[in-house]
Amino acid sequence: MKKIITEYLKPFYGRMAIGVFFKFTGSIMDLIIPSILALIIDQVIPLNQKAPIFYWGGVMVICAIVGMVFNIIANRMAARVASDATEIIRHDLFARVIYFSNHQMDTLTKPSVISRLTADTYIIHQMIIRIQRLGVRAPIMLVGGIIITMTLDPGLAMVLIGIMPVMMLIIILVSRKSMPLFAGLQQALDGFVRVVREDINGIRVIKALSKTDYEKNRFDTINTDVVNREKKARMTVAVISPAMNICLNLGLVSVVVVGAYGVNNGTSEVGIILAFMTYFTIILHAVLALSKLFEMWPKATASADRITQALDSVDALAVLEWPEDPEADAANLVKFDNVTFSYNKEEPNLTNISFTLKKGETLGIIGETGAGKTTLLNLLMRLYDVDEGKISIAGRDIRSMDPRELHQKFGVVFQNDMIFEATIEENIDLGRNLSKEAIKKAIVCAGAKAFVDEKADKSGEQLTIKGANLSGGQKQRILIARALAASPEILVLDDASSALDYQTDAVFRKAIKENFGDTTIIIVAQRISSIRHADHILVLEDGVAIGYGKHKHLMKSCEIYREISHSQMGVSSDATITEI
Ligand SMILES: Nc1ncnc2c1ncn2[C@@H]1O[C@H](COP(=O)(O)OP(=O)(O)OP(=O)(O)O)[C@@H](O)[C@H]1O
Repeated sequence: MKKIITEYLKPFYGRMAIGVFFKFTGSIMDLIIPSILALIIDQVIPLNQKAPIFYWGGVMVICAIVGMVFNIIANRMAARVASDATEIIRHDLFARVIYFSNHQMDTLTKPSVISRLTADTYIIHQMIIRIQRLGVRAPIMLVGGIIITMTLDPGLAMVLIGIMPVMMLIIILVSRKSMPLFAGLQQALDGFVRVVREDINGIRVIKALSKTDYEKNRFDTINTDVVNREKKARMTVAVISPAMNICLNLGLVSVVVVGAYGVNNGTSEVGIILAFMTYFTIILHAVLALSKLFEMWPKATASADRITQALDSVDALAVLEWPEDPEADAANLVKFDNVTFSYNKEEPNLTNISFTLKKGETLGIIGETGAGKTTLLNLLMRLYDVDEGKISIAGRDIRSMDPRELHQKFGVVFQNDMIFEATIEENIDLGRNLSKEAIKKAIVCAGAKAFVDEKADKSGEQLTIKGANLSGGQKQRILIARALAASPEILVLDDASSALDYQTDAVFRKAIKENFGDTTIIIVAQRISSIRHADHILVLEDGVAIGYGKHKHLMKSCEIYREISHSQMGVSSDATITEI
């Protein structure tokens, strides 16, 4: 919470101070009205003169109007400050999250990041409003009320003072108990978001595999957990309100009894008792309001901590100093030098991988599922750091490059990449302000022109979220066009052609060779036909390179490669095979 208050609210301290002034003045007005009423009853009415009654009545009305206007102004200012501050928090959080390394995202998890950006920032927004409204008004009404009641009738004020510690104790005990309950609830909500996200994303496969009942049970379990935690937390804080009401009513009864004795003995007056009862209600409402703040505080603290944790999350992938190396191997655009990597730092997922690619060359990577193909690409784009060895681009260790500079070199199509709810053109451009010509060229090379031209608005056609109004192959072509559009130095295609038929795949590769001759290409493919003409082919098995070379060489030297080739293209598959 400290960061939110000292960093994010700091620019609003001035506006908040003005708001506090209005709230303070408005509250003081509300506070003096019962005293004026007591004065009118006990001292003005007995005079039997109209003028003083109208005078003091007028003062009461003015106080009420000023109080109302000032409170409205203060509330509106509080709402604006809360919205503006939350906007900045959300902006900073999103700006941080969008540059998270994969390691950071793995640590915080995606559902948790989503709820930090949505639910947690909303809770902070509510808290900022309440602090400025109740947080100012309640203490003024409480302290001001106590002072006035002490001056009105010190004896009666003792009733009030006797009840206060009981109320404070209730609030402290309940808050202590509820704080960890709300933190646990927030965590359960993260799990809930994860399950909902998985179910909605995977709704097709869930139906296809008749897993609906299983998923329903899984959802019910997490839903019940959230409900139970919510119930427990709410039941705990639910004690506060009725307990406060009991205190209020017992206090009022005591005031009436003690006050009645006072009036009978002539030590007190009816107007004072009336005013006292109003102050009593005001004070106890102030305590109730403060208790609501205390009730919200643990939730807001938990949310603020979660937001701060994401904001302060350190990127383990620091940019290293780059000592200029005159012997740097600039001729080799991409170089893997004995690279070893493990996600869990126990079992290696890639072991001693080495290869070099010159500008314009193509590398094909093939291997069974889980062999480490995507991992190799993740390392190349420094989504994770190597454990041993080095990856360099144009002779420079990628760990010494600014992440933006590094990523600008790439055009990438990953498996299941995202299509956004935007036009085809915007999906390809992706905010990079590319020229219309570059986008058109990319559409043609990706083999997307025919279906884009069929759309009513051509490349201005609006796509639905995740490209739901496109076929699998059409989506793939849009993603390929996106990767090509900025004419990248290195084009990475992770199983990008799997949704294309053989013929389109071949046409696509030919178009890339013709139009992006200088681009170095890395293709991860399941199909031999997609990579057999590559300058180099890397065969991976369990993270180890079991074959490296051209198609012809591998057909002779690598048994696994030969087997894959035969299983896909028949035993006659060799260097002379006619391309499909
Ligand atoms: N974020 C991750 N955390 C932990 N382990 C991971 C992570 N990503 C991948 N792995 C593991 O690393 C290994 C290699 O995965 P990778 O995705 O590189 O395989 P792949 O060859 O691309 O497979 P596929 O062809 O199925 O996409 C697998 O055993 C996988 O379980």
